[in-house]
Amino acid sequence: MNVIIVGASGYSGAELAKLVVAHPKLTLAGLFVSEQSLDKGKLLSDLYPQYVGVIDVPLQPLTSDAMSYIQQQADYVCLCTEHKVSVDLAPLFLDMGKKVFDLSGGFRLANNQDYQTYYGFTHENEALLNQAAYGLAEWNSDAIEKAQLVAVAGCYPTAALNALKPLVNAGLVSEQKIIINAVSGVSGAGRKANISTGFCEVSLKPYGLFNHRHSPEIERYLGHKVLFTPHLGNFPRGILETIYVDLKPGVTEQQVNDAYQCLADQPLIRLLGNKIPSINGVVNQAFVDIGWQQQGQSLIVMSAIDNLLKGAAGQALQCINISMGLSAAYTLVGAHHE
Ligand SMILES: NC(=O)C1=CN([C@@H]2O[C@H](COP(=O)(O)OP(=O)(O)OC[C@H]3O[C@@H](n4cnc5c(N)ncnc54)[C@H](OP(=O)(O)O)[C@@H]3O)[C@@H](O)[C@H]2O)C=CC1
Ligand SMILES: CC(=O)N[C@@H](CCC(=O)OP(=O)(O)O)C(=O)O
Repeated sequence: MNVIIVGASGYSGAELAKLVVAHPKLTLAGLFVSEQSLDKGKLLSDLYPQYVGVIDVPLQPLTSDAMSYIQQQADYVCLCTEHKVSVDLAPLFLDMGKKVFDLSGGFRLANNQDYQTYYGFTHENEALLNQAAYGLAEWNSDAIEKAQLVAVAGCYPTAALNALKPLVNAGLVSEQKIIINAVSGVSGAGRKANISTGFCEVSLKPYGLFNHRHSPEIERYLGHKVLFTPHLGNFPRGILETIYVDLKPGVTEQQVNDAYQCLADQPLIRLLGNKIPSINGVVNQAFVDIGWQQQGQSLIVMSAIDNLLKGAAGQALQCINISMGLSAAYTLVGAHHE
């Protein structure tokens, strides 16, 4: 299958390019940036020296000629672009009959009202929201396989949903809101220059209180209310979430352990039991590490991912694998992606 990547100079796009190049059943058919990009014409390896000799592929401007090329050559189009850009571009590629994997949040929520509230823009392609499959690979593979448009799950939601869906689905959680405290490294904010996310400016601090766009995304796909607070940390990559769950009265440790067994056969999910996951355990890996400890009705669940792999490019590749009828973890399990 021929894959093209739009937004390829960004952190998630570059990571995805590397995964595609390493995949024996995929061909990297082109890397694209905006028409006015300062990086157009450069090689990906000019921007990321670790790719010299590996991905010496030019970043092409997304002109009308480029669109014709994509129409002729691509099977899969991956959008590693900002939300509104994805909302505008996805229908163009869908109309060409391409299968689209969108890494942005542009197609994850239910309706225009949610986009106005949480994303601050009017969704111009609301009809597509019903057609998009949510790309949470371990939980939605049937829909992902059939869909023309896959809305690859968000980074914080990926860590939260894999940690919480087993418990909520098993009916073990009380009506109380689940509290999610999450810390992300600065690559989560993307490559574009921004003073507040510049590495020397960042200090560990919370943001997006009560109104981060991942709150409705987590609630939608979990079916439970949450109080989600992200924090920006002064490290390059990785997400760690510490999650406080009020269990229903009488729920035992055995019941909690049993609930997690639904994920036991998933190659990219590592159930650590009462051990504590860490960022170091998942950086440059496509795993989700999940640990938990219980005291009475209180359960603390900890979930760690690499935001650029399981939280973005790795999960996009899982969705591509599913679309091709391959094992979702093909080329990802056990591989170190530095
Ligand atoms: N970083 C992360 O951890 C995660 C990111 N995501 C999502 O993935 C998407 C990309 O994120 P990230 O890689 O961090 O972003 P970056 O800011 O690092 O990269 C954005 C890319 O989009 C390109 N671009 C911008 N405007 C256009 C346009 N109009 N047409 C084509 N290309 C364009 C940029 O190049 P140029 O401006 O030079 O054209 C650049 O290549 C976002 O929606 C983000 O929310 C999802 C999960 C995790
Ligand atoms: C640290 C940081 O800024 N993180 C980003 C989330 C990462 C991301 O790009 O979000 P999606 O997964 O929804 O695409 C944020 O809070 O906006």
